[in-house]
Amino acid sequence: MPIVALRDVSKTYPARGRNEKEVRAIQSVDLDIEAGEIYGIIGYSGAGKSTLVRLVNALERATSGSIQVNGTEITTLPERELRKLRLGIGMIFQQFNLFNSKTVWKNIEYPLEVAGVPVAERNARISDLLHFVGLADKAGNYPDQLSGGQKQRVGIARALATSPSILLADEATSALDPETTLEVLALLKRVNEEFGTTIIVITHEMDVIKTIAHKVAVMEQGRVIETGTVFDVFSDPQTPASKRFVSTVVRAVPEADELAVLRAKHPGRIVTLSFADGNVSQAAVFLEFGRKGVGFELIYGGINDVQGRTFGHLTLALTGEDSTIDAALEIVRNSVVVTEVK
Ligand SMILES: Nc1ncnc2c1ncn2[C@@H]1O[C@H](COP(=O)(O)OP(=O)(O)OP(=O)(O)O)[C@@H](O)[C@H]1O
Repeated sequence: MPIVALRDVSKTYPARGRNEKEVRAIQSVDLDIEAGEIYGIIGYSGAGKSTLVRLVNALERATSGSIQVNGTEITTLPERELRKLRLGIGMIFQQFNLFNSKTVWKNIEYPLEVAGVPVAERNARISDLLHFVGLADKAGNYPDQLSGGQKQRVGIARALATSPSILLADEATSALDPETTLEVLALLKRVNEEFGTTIIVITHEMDVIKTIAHKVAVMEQGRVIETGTVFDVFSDPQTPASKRFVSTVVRAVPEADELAVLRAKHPGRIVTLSFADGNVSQAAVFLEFGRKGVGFELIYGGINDVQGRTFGHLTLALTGEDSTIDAALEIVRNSVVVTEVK
């Protein structure tokens, strides 16, 4: 059973003023997130990502549809029960949302205090968490004395204090530089692996999805337009929006304008070879061209590694007799997908 299941969920915000329209922030969304997954939700600004996570921890009420968290239907729960539910869901934010007037220790202690955890147990837990996030020496510091990456580590420790089964990360690395982003993502991966925490990662950056997510949902204008494993969506995106996101991290097939430039520069026939899942050796393909005496030049593309599995698209300019090229392509077609660009 999924740990989070949305069925036909919609959320409409009422019009803010007389001349404004209501906002249909989420429209008929179905989504299943399994326990133990790192699930990425990607979309441009305004796609509805934040609203979606706020529905999952019931900070917003759905306008219609069903939302089950840990097997409980939360759309009909009274506020008192929702408070209990939220203890089982941790959250981290882009701007960290730490208490600046409290030390690192006190920040992490806060949710434990609210949950009524006895002092001795609290102290042990905070100490463990500080070690886990690598900030044991910063317990007495204030947030202002920390770097962005360290602040987010405190945010993660605080979110984990009550041992939630779900961690929501809303643009948690968007304020960090690339190196610090990788460190924080590595920490989230450890949280997932060591505690089995289900992590829902909201982002507009495909790199974040590529680095840690197992599965991804692509959102556009309040709808989930594509879901799948990260490998499947990266290697074969189905919708224009997914293709645009994927193209930010994967050099794939040249667009029409790029093709015109390539054509002007390179004589010969232009073909794109698509490799999937590392089951084909590029060397074998090139050897075949060599054997047949077909000239080839690599003019676009690359091979990508997504979480240890490879795929890619290589665009080549081929020169030689048409019949020789056709014969070589016939053999190559047995192992890779060949698309001739007309
Ligand atoms: N409290 C609110 N009242 C009215 N409209 C809202 C409210 N919160 C969000 N919206 C609107 O709902 C839509 C979805 O917003 P949401 O913040 O969920 O998108 P997002 O994908 O998270 O974008 P961003 O990354 O910019 O936050 C937007 O059009 C936004 O203006």
